[in-house]
Amino acid sequence: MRILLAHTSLSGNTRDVARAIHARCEALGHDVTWIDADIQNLAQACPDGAEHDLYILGSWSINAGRTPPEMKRFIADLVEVVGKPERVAVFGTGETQWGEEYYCGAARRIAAFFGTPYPRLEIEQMPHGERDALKIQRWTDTILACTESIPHADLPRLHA
Ligand SMILES: Cc1cc2nc3c(=O)[nH]c(=O)nc-3n(C[C@H](O)[C@H](O)[C@H](O)COP(=O)(O)O)c2cc1C
Repeated sequence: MRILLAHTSLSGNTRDVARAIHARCEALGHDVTWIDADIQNLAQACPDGAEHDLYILGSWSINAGRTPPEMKRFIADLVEVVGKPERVAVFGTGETQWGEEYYCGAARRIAAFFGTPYPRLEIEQMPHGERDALKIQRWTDTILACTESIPHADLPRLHA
């Protein structure tokens, strides 16, 4: 599959999770467009068109569980170009010390915005050890399996 993997990260936690997801997708033979939304916009990253089979979006959370402006801007660009895709999987990092109700609030908000049926992945701060590595790997495998099980009738016909 062609997968778009976009993230925002202030201090590197979300980028670490994104890297692990990226590595797993590539190890399973998928073609991943990697986007650091803090420094790249959609047009720069996808000059030949933004349609992908699966969109994976990852964000840290700011200010009472809100979405950082860089990810908001990226999502606005994405929706303008491809609409609200059905196949959006969301992950995030956060800290429970900001309040349980705000924990990973950006990931929750983004998932709600897209109305995604995929499970969310939430990691406290940075991925720690074998337990989080396994959690990220299992989540990645789950969203890939979900995507492959959705009928592909409306997938873009850009590739075989
Ligand atoms: C100003 C500020 C506000 C934050 N607010 C929240 C919050 O509301 N909810 C949350 O889960 N984490 C919050 N955090 C914690 C970060 O989301 C968390 O440390 C995250 O892992 C940072 O990811 P990054 O290293 O990719 O930037 C906040 C951090 C900062 C600096």
